[in-house]
Amino acid sequence: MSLSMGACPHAWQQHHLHHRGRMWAASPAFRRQLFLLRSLAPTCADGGRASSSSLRPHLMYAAAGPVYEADAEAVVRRITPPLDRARHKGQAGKIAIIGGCREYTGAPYFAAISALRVGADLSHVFCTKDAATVIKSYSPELIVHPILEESYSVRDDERESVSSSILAEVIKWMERFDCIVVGPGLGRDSFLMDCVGNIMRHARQANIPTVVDGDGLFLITNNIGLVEDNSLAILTPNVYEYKRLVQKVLNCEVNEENASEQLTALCQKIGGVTIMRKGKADLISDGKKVTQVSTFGSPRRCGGQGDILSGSVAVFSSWARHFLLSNEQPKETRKAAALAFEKNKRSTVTTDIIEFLGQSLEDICPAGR
Ligand SMILES: NC(=O)C1=CN([C@@H]2O[C@H](COP(=O)(O)OP(=O)(O)OC[C@H]3O[C@@H](n4cnc5c(N)ncnc54)[C@H](OP(=O)(O)O)[C@@H]3O)[C@@H](O)[C@H]2O)[C@@H](O)CC1
Ligand SMILES: Nc1ncnc2c1ncn2[C@@H]1O[C@H](COP(=O)(O)OP(=O)(O)OP(=O)(O)O)[C@@H](O)[C@H]1O
Ligand SMILES: [Mg+2]
Repeated sequence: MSLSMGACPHAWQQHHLHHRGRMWAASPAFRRQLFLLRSLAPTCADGGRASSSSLRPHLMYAAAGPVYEADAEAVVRRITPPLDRARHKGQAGKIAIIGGCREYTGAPYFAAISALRVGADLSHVFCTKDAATVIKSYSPELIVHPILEESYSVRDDERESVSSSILAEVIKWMERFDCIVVGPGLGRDSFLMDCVGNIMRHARQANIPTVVDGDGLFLITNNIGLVEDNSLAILTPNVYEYKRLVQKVLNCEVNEENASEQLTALCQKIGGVTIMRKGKADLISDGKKVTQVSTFGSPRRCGGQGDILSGSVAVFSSWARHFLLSNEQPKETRKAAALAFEKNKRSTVTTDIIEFLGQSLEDICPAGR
């Protein structure tokens, strides 16, 4: 997602790694927020005008240039909208998750509730009818639309009309969303994939930023045109999803020796998109530069943490976009997985991490400010 900015955040230039900063840098919430650097850092790094004191080179790669670690906390603090009495519901973000099927109800829930816990005002889920009641029962906070269908529930002669009515239903809502997340718990049913492909095409026409995760990545890997040249698309692949993307798009295997160059090449080949490659170190690129987060958060790798990330990325990207458009003076967020692990150790699960999102946010940007 290419966002440009008139001036670099002043706080970046003032940054020094003090104790609080080090604690924050060790958290996975920090990793999530590093995505923002992709949004804000390119302009800062432009011509090296203001980036030198805020971004420190971590690794050097010949073809792709330096990979930077940066002060995500300052960026997040800057873009966070104020808790201002003059603001009304919806102004801090309206997010939609397209996902949730018979097998997976946890993933869309994690993504949607994380968006709310990070600070969005409204969080919707568009899922299959089977998944809807289950997701609603997890939380009354979510707005759940039971509109998607899988092949088993649609007769062959109904497919076209069902597909059209699904799209029509989503279109009614689409323009209201600041960002959509396609894929958490979506499943891979062929009819469902076709319908979601149509939804993605519509989102693109409507200029709605789109985070693609989980089975959404399976969909686009087999239909790369869905995100090709879309600068409002953010892909968040895990190790397997990245492997499949590289194989399909670059026609080769993942090369850890040249990870930065390969990521850059992948972004360039797809065109315009931002990719956040999750892993031991997260690598984020827009095809021009690469940012890295190598600090360690929680050692637990329980399923669902990527869903927290995709929901959070949706909120931060909409805040970043709004900030850049309105040039407001915002603030913001912090660690959750590290806190959850501190408390729950090996029994830490995704719900424990979500529980700590609020405290993490309060640490970086107190509500009373
Ligand atoms: N609580 C919930 O509802 C949750 C639901 N979720 C949802 O599940 C859906 C699928 O997402 P996903 O991440 O599990 O799928 P995918 O990346 O395919 O890996 C699955 C496994 O397959 C294997 N494997 C796959 N590819 C491989 C390869 N190339 N080479 C080798 N192995 C490979 C590998 O298994 P292993 O080999 O480690 O045994 C890997 O662990 C998606 O919608 C997501 O959102 C999650 O968010 C979690 C919480
Ligand atoms: N080896 C690792 N060390 C530290 N953090 C990691 C590691 N691998 C992934 N992470 C972090 O954990 C979070 C989830 O990444 P992961 O690769 O588990 O996603 P995922 O497989 O899509 O998760 P999900 O189960 O939700 O689908 C990300 O914030 C990522 O930065
Ligand atoms: Mg995932």
